[in-house]
Amino acid sequence: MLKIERASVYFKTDQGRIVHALDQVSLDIPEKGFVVALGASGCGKSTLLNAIAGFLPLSEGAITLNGRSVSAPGSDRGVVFQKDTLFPWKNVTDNVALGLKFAGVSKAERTRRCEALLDLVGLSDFARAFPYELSGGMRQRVGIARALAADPDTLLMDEPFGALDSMTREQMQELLVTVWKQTGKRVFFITHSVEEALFLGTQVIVMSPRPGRIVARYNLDFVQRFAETGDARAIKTSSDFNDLREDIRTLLHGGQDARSAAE
Ligand SMILES: Nc1ncnc2c1ncn2[C@@H]1O[C@H](COP(=O)(O)OP(=O)(O)OP(=O)(O)O)[C@@H](O)[C@H]1O
Repeated sequence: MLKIERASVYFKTDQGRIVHALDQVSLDIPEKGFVVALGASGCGKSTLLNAIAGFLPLSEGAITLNGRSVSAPGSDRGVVFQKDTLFPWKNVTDNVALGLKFAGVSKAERTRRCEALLDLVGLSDFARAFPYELSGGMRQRVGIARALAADPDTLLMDEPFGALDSMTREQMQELLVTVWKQTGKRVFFITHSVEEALFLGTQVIVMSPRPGRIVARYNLDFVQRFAETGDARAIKTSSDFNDLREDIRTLLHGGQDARSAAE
């Protein structure tokens, strides 16, 4: 279990002002769970993800992964950002394998794992290509493969498809469901798209404007339905999907009244 217990974060700005970014957030993400966070810009989503990644300390509260306290980055958590962070001078295989090389994994094992991961993300034919030769979607596929290279327990994804065109974005969502199903990873995913959240999440959390707290939680089975049927269009045009999308849009745009009603 990934357990976040009453997590709060206060930042001190360069001018000495205190910014209360995250307020008493509690969340359990079970094994194979796929939790998606939605909320207005600045509500603390990335702060929460960065705390889970071990990039920044909590001011209050605790995060544990399978009983161990999270206080620094570790190979049990793989991270994918909106902007790809690939090394332009390294080819796809070397980008995916870099962390493994630092970890002392043998060349033969690195090659074996890279081949399997590139197959998983549909990039087997691009193993020797350089990042400049790839589209935005392909670069994010490399990012996903790289995040999976050390076989982490949990994938942390901060708006990974936010910069992609809508058709590529839908393809990437479907690819991610396949990756998630095949690897059984736990996922924490941030997006601004209500549709993306509903399609991917086994649980969607909605956060309030700063200080960020969770104001609504929805347990969903759209992603399971997609995994079983492969028919994304049928799911995204279904009445229960559309009704929920409108409810959440109202919650996000409806101000304090709607948020209170959801609690
Ligand atoms: N290092 C920092 N120092 C001071 N304030 C910070 C720092 N990092 C984040 N903040 C502030 O904390 C709040 C939450 O930021 P965060 O990036 O977590 O929001 P977000 O929900 O991910 O936003 P977006 O959707 O725009 O990416 C914001 O008001 C931001 O300005």
